[in-house]
Amino acid sequence: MKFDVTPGWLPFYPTPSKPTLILPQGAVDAHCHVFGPGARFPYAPERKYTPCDAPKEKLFALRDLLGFERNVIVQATCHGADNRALVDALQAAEGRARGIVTVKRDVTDQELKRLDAGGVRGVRFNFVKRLVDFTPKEELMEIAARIAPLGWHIVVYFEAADLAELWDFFTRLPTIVVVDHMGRPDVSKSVTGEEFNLFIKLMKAHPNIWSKVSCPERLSKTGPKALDGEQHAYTDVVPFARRLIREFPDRVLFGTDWPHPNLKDHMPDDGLLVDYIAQIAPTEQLRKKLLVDNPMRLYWPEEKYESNQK
Ligand SMILES: O=C(O)/C=C(\CC(=O)C(=O)O)C(=O)O
Repeated sequence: MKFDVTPGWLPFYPTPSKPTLILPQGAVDAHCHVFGPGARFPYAPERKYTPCDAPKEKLFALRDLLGFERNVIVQATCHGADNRALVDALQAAEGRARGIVTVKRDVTDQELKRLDAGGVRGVRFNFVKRLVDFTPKEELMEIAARIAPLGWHIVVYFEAADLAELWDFFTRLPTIVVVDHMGRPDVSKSVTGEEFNLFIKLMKAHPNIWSKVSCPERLSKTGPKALDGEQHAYTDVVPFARRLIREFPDRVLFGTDWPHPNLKDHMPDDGLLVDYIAQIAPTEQLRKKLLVDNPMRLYWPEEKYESNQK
């Protein structure tokens, strides 16, 4: 079967640059995707967009170029609850990748065990209205109760404007909860304004809630270069990520979000995205927590990773 890429979306950056920033040894890219290839792993009939094929070989080549050692591959809505492309990538990664899947309430215990054995460590609940149809919260709560005994966690994706409505649901979840892309703040608002303060309040009140400080390219209004023409990327997003890293250094993760589906205005050079990390985590110690200690604790706890910089 042949799928046409959704018109208007840009393909991923073909020739990413080698970052200037040298990542700490053992760095984890904690948010990325594999898509297809569609001929082998068809996209979901209910999808809201058709991405470019972004196969595992390309992801692993990018990992090596950028200086990461491991990946966390996150199921995106275009593959629905069919996790085959993701599981195939985990297998090929030979222990250097973990996965976050999407499951429905009718998933069997046997399937959950199989996914766990394959390297899956969590489920994703997506509340972004342009990406998914509504799933009743009771169903999601049932899934949460089923995956908690496996030691898995829950990744949530939502828009900042919806946080107040989702608050009760999030705070009742029985596992660690990892928020995608800082809860998608509107970065034209103040970093100490009402909207972002609500997200900070959520994290302060609930030590089981973590945040990815990912996706400046999605959140930025100024784009990859600062308005003053300096070579700093996504400067309008920096204060938001810095605040989270400063206030919760042990509960933050970074991911490239490769291959950046659904972007129309510009496609980031992944090398520049890695250089962006130096702006949001300006010391080696913060970068080690963000890129190594925190993801290792969450995704490879059996390695009993201990920071020697604590
Ligand atoms: O890649 C991301 O994290 C963000 C996406 C796509 C996505 O998450 C999905 O389809 O599930 C987006 O904002 O369009």
